[in-house]
Amino acid sequence: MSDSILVVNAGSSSIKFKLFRIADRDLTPALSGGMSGIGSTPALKVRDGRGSVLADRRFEAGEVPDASAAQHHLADWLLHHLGDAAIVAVGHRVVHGGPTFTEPVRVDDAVLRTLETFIPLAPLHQLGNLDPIRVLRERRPDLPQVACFDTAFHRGHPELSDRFALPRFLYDEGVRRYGFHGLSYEYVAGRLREIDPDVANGRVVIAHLGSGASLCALADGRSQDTTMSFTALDGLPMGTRSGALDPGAVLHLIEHKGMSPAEVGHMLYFESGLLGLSGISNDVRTLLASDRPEAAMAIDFFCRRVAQATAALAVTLGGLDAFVFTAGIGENAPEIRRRVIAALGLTGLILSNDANGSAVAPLDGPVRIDAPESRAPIWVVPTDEELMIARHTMRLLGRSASGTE
Ligand SMILES: Nc1ncnc2c1ncn2[C@@H]1O[C@H](COP(=O)(O)OP(=O)(O)O)[C@@H](O)[C@H]1O
Ligand SMILES: CC(=O)OP(=O)(O)O
Ligand SMILES: [Mg+2]
Repeated sequence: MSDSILVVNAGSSSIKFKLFRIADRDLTPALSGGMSGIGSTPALKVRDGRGSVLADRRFEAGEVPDASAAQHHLADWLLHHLGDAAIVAVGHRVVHGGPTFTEPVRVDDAVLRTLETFIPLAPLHQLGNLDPIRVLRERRPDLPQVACFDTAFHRGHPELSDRFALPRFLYDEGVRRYGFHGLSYEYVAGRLREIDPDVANGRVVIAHLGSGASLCALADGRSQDTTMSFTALDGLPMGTRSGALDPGAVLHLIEHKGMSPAEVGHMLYFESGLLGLSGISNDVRTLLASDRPEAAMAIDFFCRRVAQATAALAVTLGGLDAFVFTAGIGENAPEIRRRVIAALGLTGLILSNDANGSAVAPLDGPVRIDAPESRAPIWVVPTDEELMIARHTMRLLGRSASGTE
């Protein structure tokens, strides 16, 4: 087997991986898969580069009780099926790079220690991201590992987008609007440059709508502002996260309802958002299929917030030359796209109902979904955080890559 790069995207309830074969200067996906439902309904799924299923195995909750058990199952599967000789480097998605890391970095002990100090800034993600790096360093200290950050793409923000209206010393201590989903935005911005260079030079809002959701305002392909900020809680309502909230409500829960900070944190990260609003589900598919009024209200709330935040970002940019949907909801839910664009009437964006209705996964590539009379293009661009990570990893290894889709 030729040289390969393994990409790991480890979260709290799932670990995803993708293996890219390096051929000349190209990165070709050879395997992808992961373990989902850790601790509840664990399932290991692996597909080859053409999408054929190589593994589809369910486990009892007790067999894969936590992320570390999931890592061992995955490592066993990988070692058994390919041997580790061909893997020349591992690239990891690490959600928080703090104020220090403005680009991907090769991990050594000092880097790992610094990244551990950011765990409190991203409690839902960072620990799970760092665990596999630590385990691999113990097993294979010689194997190059690269950390690629969700925050790095936003580090060139103008100061105005980077601050809260809080006392100045807090900014110096790192209380800043970092922003997340940067690997996804970087990938989508690069794709946009290939498919619509004029638009990519202009003022674009990208909506990354997945289980975590945020928007990014770009000018000439660079992030100018984004809805997530200090943590991945800010901005849009998400599957189970609240999004932006009056800080007075948080104080109220602590001071007058006697909740501990940990209880409030759990509520804001795991019991709020679409799940909290509907009382039914965090999954947009379930809510769209439900005829209960609470489900409809949660969807209305989500779409209105996406539209409102888009208008705010258009103010940052001084106009809007294109709008782009991506990630699980953005790539798969025509009904959500329809409602978001309908709520953005003041921008003059108009959907083509046919193009919108037929743009559902698996998409071969970007699809343009605006009507001829729309004032600006609307695109659906499937994201690929893993390919972005593989490219960064190649670059840090001193090889250059183009990458096939
Ligand atoms: N066909 C679909 N219709 C509506 N929503 C969908 C569909 N498929 C996936 N989703 C939504 O996408 C979300 C997951 O998005 P994804 O980008 O894969 O998230 P993550 O990588 O953060 O887990 C799910 O929570 C679900 O609500
Ligand atoms: C940063 C973040 O929210 O990531 P995800 O959408 O993968 O949860
Ligand atoms: Mg995601």
